[in-house]
Amino acid sequence: MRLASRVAVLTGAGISAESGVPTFRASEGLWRNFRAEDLATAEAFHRDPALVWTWYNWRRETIAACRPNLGHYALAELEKQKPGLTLVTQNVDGLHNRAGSQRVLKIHGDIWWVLCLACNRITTDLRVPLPEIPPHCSCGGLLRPGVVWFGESLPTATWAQAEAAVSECELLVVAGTSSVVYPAASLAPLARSRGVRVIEINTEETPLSGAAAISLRGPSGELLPLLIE
Ligand SMILES: CC(C)NC(=O)[C@H](Cc1c[nH]c2ccccc12)NC(=O)[C@H](CCCC/N=C(/NCCC(=O)O)S[C@H]1O[C@H](COP(=O)(O)OP(=O)(O)OC[C@H]2O[C@@H](n3cnc4c(N)ncnc43)[C@H](O)[C@@H]2O)[C@@H](O)[C@H]1O)NC(=O)OCc1ccccc1
Ligand SMILES: [Zn+2]
Repeated sequence: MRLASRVAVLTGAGISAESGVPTFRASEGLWRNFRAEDLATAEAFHRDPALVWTWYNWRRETIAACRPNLGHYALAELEKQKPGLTLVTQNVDGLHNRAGSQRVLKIHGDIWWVLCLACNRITTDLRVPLPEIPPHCSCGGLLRPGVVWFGESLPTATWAQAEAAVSECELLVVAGTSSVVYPAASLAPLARSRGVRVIEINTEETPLSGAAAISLRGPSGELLPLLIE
């Protein structure tokens, strides 16, 4: 399928579902019956950093045992074919990078990054399992996961690049997201307001489906490879 040259892609948890990474909304997305919105907040962390870290450690162990799927690899290949392609992801699992994608805008951060609350250093920590819960920095400070929690603003520069990419492209592909978490869910409407064609790929209907030029119903691991020339 001949695609536009300036393409942007927005992904969510659904693109990693076929790799075995639990999504947020699906039933198995729950951990010990906590909703993500209950644990992925600064309040929850200050209340009980060990509980929140136990959850992130569980997710890191789960993700470490997973491999990118054909959907991730298709987007890495598309990046090679389309130098102008920008990949914006809500996922913190790092699977796009593991599939070979170079230009990934991680608007919600990365579960393999840790931030020290004392010296403010951000480092990559791939230890699975974490030897200490909660983990501490070499300066002795308490570490927090390098992700954007609910109620926190997204990284300014990364978000500005994401808004620019979806505004200036000819085609936006939105794959595996329920389009309910903001401000990420404002990207497709922004693109449409600039006359950009939006293709949605999802196994289910979402609030975006009616507004997309095409809404393809099926698993992204099967449909994204069809985008490759
Ligand atoms: C729940 C929601 C209503 N709440 C929000 O949106 C909130 C509040 C809010 C702000 N503005 C609003 C406007 C309206 C309403 C609410 C708000 N937003 C925030 O708090 C944001 C921060 C949001 C980011 C939170 N962090 C995440 N993740 C990192 C952490 C972590 O991961 O631990 S969000 C997290 O949840 C979201 C989950 O959504 P999806 O990825 O779409 O996954 P989901 O499971 O929902 O859906 C999966 C989809 O895939 C499909 N699927 C499944 N399998 C497949 C398959 N095989 N193939 C294809 N599709 C598939 C399914 O059908 C489904 O549609 C992702 O974004 C993910 O990153 N911050 C902020 O607003 O700060 C304020 C502010 C502003 C300025 C200055 C200071 C402060
Ligand atoms: Zn430190």
